[in-house]
Amino acid sequence: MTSVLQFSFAPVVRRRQQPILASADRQALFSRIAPVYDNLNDVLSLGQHRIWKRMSVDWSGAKEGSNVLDLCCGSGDLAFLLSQKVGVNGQVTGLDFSREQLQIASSRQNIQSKACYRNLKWVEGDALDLPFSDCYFDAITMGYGLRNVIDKYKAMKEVYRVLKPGSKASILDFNKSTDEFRTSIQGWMIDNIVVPVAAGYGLSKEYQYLKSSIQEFLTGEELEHLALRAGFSSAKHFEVGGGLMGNLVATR
Ligand SMILES: C/C(=C\Cc1cc(O)c2ccccc2c1O)CCC[C@H](C)CCC[C@H](C)CCCC(C)C
Ligand SMILES: C[S@@+](CC[C@H](N)C(=O)[O-])C[C@H]1O[C@@H](n2cnc3c(N)ncnc32)[C@H](O)[C@@H]1O
Repeated sequence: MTSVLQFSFAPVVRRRQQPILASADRQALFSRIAPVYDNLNDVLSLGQHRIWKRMSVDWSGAKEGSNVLDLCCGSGDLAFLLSQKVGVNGQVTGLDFSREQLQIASSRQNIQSKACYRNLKWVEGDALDLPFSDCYFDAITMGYGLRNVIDKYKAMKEVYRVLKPGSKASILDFNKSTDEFRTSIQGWMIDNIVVPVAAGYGLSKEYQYLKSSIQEFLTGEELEHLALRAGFSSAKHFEVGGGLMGNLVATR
């Protein structure tokens, strides 16, 4: 008698992890911290973040005359670096969904009278639904943005879509280290320096989010896989700042 083996493959239901903070709450958070964001970055990183941002812009491959995007531009740090890199014949678009952050960026543009800054424009929009055509940009930077969007794959797909073939995306963020010692150092600094200093501005909860957002983030290797899954032909994650930060360079 033949026995018929019956298999029923119950669908593997992956419980989607709920983001630690809804998108609207992240938008509100960055709007609240906008007035002190730049100063706290300088104080809390002892100015080092400017070195990491300069490296990220260099890794983007942006050059004289390029048409480039600074995604999740905030107060515009990377956009201003890109503006100097691409010059008066280039074009820099800074996109963010926080109007308050963009207002800071725009006021900084008006205060600093660099000729190249005429190549800058600011767009209020969502990184998960970019208002640009396919294959539009020669380079894209995303400084401390990917960790803050609620759908990292969707963001990477959008970056891929609007990037020209052969061009690069350079994505700077905190490094979610696999090294327990580094993770503990990073966490200790946030708990014992960053949050207490931010508490002085009534922003302790906003900067506590920093730690949980890093815990929710992806490791360097996972970021490389995410980029390849989104369609990029190559992706490499470089640790900077003693492993506290990391920069993903993905080529379309
Ligand atoms: C520019 C930096 C962080 C930007 C940033 C990103 C976020 O996702 C936030 C979320 C909520 C609030 C604020 C931010 C935010 O500012 C990196 C430097 C600034 C950091 C706030 C300081 C981090 C300190 C490091 C753990 C250790 C720095 C070591 C340095 C060599 C002294
Ligand atoms: C930590 S700030 C980074 C700002 C700037 N790139 C820098 O390096 O200082 C993160 C920025 O991402 C923006 N952001 C987060 N999610 C976004 C989304 N879905 N669309 C557009 N901007 C977003 C926030 O408003 C905030 O200005």
